[in-house]
Amino acid sequence: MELLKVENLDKSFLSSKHAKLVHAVNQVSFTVNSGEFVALVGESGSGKSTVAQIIAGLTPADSGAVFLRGERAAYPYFREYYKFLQMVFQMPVDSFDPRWRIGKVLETILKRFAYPGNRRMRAAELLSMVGLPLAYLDKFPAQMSGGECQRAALARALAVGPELLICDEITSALDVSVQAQVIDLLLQLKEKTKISLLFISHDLALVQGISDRVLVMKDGMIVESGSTSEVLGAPRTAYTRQLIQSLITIEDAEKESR
Ligand SMILES: Nc1ncnc2c1ncn2[C@@H]1O[C@H](COP(=O)(O)OP(=O)(O)OP(=O)(O)O)[C@@H](O)[C@H]1O
Repeated sequence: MELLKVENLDKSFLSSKHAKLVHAVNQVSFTVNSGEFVALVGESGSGKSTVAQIIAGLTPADSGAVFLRGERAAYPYFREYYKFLQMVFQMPVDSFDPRWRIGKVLETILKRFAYPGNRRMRAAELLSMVGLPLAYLDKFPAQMSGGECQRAALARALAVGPELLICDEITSALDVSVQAQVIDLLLQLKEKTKISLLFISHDLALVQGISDRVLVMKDGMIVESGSTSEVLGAPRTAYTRQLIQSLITIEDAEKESR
């Protein structure tokens, strides 16, 4: 089933630095099916985050359309849409109010979205789903590591019971070993739930391990798409080959430094 469809999205910004119009998103169209993990990759500035923000209803497109479960979602979004989709961002600590304990954050979301059961118990279950001990209900964001905060951010997103999760560079602020743990967690979610994922990253190594399908973005456009093995195994464009090559170069450098 088609959970998300975006059609001919366009978005430009007036760049104050260069006093010119930047065409950040240019005729972007794609779909995400139920249970599918789709990666959106591309170098910095290629337009990935802008696409994510449009889909999440955080910014309007200049033109084009977003369909959630077949229904056209107009900006600004109704709260109902956030029952369907949730987004997790790059900087985990910044996404929390520093004055709120994690338990309060989770219970407040559960209340806002009318969770019918015991909210404290559900908050504890959510922490366990993301591999955090119960005691973290009483922690403030500043008392947690970046990786723990990102797990808590995932718990907060999952509290709503979304069908689609959009993760925008959620591992790029984390150490490599912690990155692997977060990816593992997403893979466990894939196994245990029917959640769909739009995973935005510039890191092809991570994408390789997690996604069913890859969309490659360059200068605001999707220049290549296909199954992960097709796109990464037999890239059709020079740009994708270049992204893969830079990954291989980084891996080689890491091997040498070990
Ligand atoms: N609010 C804004 N005002 C002006 N220009 C913007 C704005 N947001 C994005 N841009 C520009 O739009 C283009 C696409 O940016 P975007 O953040 O979507 O790319 P990205 O692929 O997500 O890059 P990164 O991985 O570095 O976040 C860039 O040229 C960026 O400078």
